[in-house]
Amino acid sequence: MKVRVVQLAHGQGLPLPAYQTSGAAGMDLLAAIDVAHPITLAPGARALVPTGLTIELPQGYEAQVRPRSGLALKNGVTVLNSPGTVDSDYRGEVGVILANLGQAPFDIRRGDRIAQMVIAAVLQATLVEVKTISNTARGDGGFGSTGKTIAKQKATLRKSRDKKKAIPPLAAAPKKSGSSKARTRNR
Ligand SMILES: O=c1ccn([C@H]2C[C@H](O)[C@@H](COP(=O)(O)OP(=O)(O)OP(=O)(O)O)O2)c(=O)[nH]1
Repeated sequence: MKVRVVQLAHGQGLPLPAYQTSGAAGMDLLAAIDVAHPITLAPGARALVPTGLTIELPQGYEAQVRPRSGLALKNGVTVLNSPGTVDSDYRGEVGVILANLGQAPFDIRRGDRIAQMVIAAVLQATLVEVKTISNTARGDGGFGSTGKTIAKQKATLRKSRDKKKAIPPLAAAPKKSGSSKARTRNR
């Protein structure tokens, strides 16, 4: 598909974002900042970095602004609101909210590849208000209900019981009968 793009004055001269390989999902976004004024992101700091681009997404699509794994791994630099959402009706400049979660200051210079943009299809749903929704095996179990944390707490509980010691409280676990099977399977 084609997406119309305007390179703004401060983006002129920078290459347009492009897929680096035939199978790439994202195209790198470049920092369209003044060559004479690099940005230094102190540890813990964040900044809205301009890309110099406005885009015209067709209705039914979004652009996601995502971190680059290399920057994240090497420097602790990420997209704070990841994935950033560019709506199809947005006509302003695409910006990247970069955050430095690393321990060293991070320099951003003009043309640096700071993030990547993934174009994706979206569905708009119509919410229909009802009184009840259907039951499932999971029920309201979530936020780690099937993971190690619960298993670990249960093991501690068993140990405490064996030793007849004080029993630590379990993390709040849903008690719905419909969801007990699912949790038993994951013990
Ligand atoms: O990483 C991002 C996130 C958002 N935007 C732009 C495009 C998007 O369409 C618009 C609004 O974004 P969002 O809906 O996330 O922001 P909001 O805080 O809800 O603001 P608004 O009230 O303007 O929707 O800002 C970006 O350029 N980059």
